[in-house]
Amino acid sequence: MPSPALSTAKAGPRIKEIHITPIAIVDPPLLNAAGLHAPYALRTVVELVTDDNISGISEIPGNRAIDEALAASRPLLIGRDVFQLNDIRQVLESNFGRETAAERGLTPWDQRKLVHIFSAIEVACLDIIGKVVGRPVVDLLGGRMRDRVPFAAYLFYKYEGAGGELGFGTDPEAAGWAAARQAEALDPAGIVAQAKAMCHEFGFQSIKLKGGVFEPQQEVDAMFALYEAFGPDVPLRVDPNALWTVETAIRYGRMMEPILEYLEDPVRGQANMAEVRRAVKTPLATNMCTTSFADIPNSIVLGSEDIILSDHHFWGGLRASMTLAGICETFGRGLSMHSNSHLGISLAAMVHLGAALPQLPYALDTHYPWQSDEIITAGRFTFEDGAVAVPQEPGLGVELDRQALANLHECYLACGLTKRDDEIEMQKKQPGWTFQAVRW
Ligand SMILES: O=C([O-])C(=O)C[C@H](O)[C@@H](O)C(=O)[O-]
Ligand SMILES: [Mg+2]
Repeated sequence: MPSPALSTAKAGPRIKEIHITPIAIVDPPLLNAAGLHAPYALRTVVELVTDDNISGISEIPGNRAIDEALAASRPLLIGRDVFQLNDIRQVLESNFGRETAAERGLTPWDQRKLVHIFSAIEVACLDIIGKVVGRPVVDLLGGRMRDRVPFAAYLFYKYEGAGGELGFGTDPEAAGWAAARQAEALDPAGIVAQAKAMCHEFGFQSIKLKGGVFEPQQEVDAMFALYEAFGPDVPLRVDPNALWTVETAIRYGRMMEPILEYLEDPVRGQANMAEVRRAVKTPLATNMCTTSFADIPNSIVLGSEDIILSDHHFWGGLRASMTLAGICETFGRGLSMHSNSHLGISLAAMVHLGAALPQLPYALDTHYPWQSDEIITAGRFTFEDGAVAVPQEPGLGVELDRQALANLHECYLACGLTKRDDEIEMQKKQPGWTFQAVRW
């Protein structure tokens, strides 16, 4: 039941049903510091239905333990007014308790439960609120600062193939980006070819390489090859996901000073990041060392990064990300956005947030070009000159494709995965390979 309370002029719609649907989406064999992407990436689609039958949706990274915790919080949420997001947050927080950095884990992605749960519920509630008041989510975040949100080309070293071993895999007839998406890319030439195909298809004007796969010189060579191919007007970033030592990061960071827009998570931990930041002129960005509000005071004291890469799935929702934007502005930090393999519900939420942020100096990360599935009725989002137009319709502006949801849920049941584990996947290619928190 709702906490007794606080009188409101008019009670909003109340949550009547919560549907939690795990899905598996085709994901290519992308390499990263933690190993290799499995043939399917897991996502969970959440739908809230109100007592007056308004539906609101959201999408979060898939993980059975998080889904179970979300299901267990149903009794706390049923009956609550979707407008009372502060109350909902407090109820969830007192149920789960605050989560620590240790619970986040050492992987590039966040393993905490509450941040995901709050994100799932908040975004779906905002979708409903938007429909009730007839305004897009961006207007609930303070209003649009731009009509189009720019994204960056997100390159990966990868093995050949498109993923999806259950039958949706590689298409030998593919051309253009569809072909490049399934091509092997294990050296600088492969990375440049991938970048050209992706930028040609989507019009991206900034480029990020996911590093932490090969020894640093090889990845630095790839960055110089990209610089050579695209010239000085295309901002470049590389992200070794904290696998480098401070010494390595200073050495290679200095080498790349003339060509990088920013260097993302070269080392692990705020103190190490601060040391590198003092020695290298290029701005440092992070989605690994400052990952929660509890990390902010130390970030400011130490000076661990220039740019925080928020992610509404990991920071507890869109409004929390707006709060983070205010903190960043106060303390002179830039703010941009991190991503993971995702579909259009997450992309819509990212676009609304990106449109509402007061400053947007950097093109945002997205994995979207790597995916081929979709669960929204309008089909896949289009990019023009690397940017996505902000949906104008009330709420998120996307509707659930129920048939696609059912198919992708079937795929989840058939693929047997219950959480992301890139190390196990890598061991299938390289027996004995183990994840190391710091490698070079
Ligand atoms: O910027 C990042 O750290 C990421 O995008 C993390 C992701 O998990 C990425 O490494 C991936 O998809 O393999
Ligand atoms: Mg990163």
